[in-house]
Amino acid sequence: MLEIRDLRKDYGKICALDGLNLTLQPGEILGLVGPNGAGKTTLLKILAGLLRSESGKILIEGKDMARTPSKLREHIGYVPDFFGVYDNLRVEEYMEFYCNANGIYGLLARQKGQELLERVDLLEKKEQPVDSLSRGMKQRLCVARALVSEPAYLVLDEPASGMDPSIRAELKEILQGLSEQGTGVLISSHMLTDLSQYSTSVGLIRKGRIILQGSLEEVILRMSGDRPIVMTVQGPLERAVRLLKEHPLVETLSVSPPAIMVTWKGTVQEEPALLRTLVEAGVAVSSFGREAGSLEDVFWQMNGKEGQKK
Ligand SMILES: Nc1ncnc2c1ncn2[C@@H]1O[C@H](COP(=O)(O)OP(=O)(O)OP(=O)(O)O)[C@@H](O)[C@H]1O
Repeated sequence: MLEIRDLRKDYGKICALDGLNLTLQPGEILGLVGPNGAGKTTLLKILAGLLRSESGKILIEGKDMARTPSKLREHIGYVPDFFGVYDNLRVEEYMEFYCNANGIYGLLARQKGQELLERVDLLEKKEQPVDSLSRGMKQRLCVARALVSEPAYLVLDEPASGMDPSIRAELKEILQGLSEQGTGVLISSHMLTDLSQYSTSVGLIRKGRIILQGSLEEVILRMSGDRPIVMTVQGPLERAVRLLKEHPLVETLSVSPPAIMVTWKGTVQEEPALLRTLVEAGVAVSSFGREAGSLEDVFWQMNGKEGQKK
């Protein structure tokens, strides 16, 4: 397990990470979601051994590696948001270069490079100059490069931004394949619909702290606490509307037959009592529940008044 405890990073007077805590299990795909400036890139760069934190622990299988970036790099592969320019290298040379940088040379480097290219479906491009690859292919090459050290964990910074849907679907497949092989994946992305499709869990980051981490369903449920309750009622709505208006925990009410929507002052645990009140009064309720939320809703909810839904 990768466990981050109380991680802090300052850039001069700017506090980028403010005691951040996070865990990543083998095989988990954890989507990191937060507004601009929340600290995502800073966190990922620290995990990649490219930046040093002020304080805090990065435990990998129980051993703290926060102060040894070279150790972090052995265990954590990094796919940055920016792909450099490599004018003169062919794809297989590029992989060999990274193998060499990881202490793998000669025939072994060639074999390793080809094996990884195959894994990201790029073997047939091995003779091509890196710069002739499409953006999606470059990204896959970047993933292959990050896997040279066979890291137990992979962190990716905004890998899908600017990519077309077919390339994003390829990324999803690659990440799911890695997850099946036990690699823990931490991915920062603003592509929330994509993230919802392949993340096994979500971490919400705001002002340098993880404010909530859990399964997608848990996070949506927790953040959707004040989403309206929507119910549909068979037959005349008058009695239901009257009962709801009289209920002390119902805040507002709107009607769009056969649906009634209420905002609720009570807790989630108190909701069944509302349903019981209606049913016991003879109202034929055919559905009752919170309006379904999405990761995008969670994002706007998290940003509160700082963000305005368009
Ligand atoms: N090199 C730097 N020097 C000074 N401040 C920095 C530096 N890099 C980041 N910051 C600041 O640290 C905070 C966190 O930035 P970071 O880039 O980690 O956020 P982010 O969540 O990745 O944002 P985005 O979604 O826009 O990429 C921000 O306030 C940012 O302005």
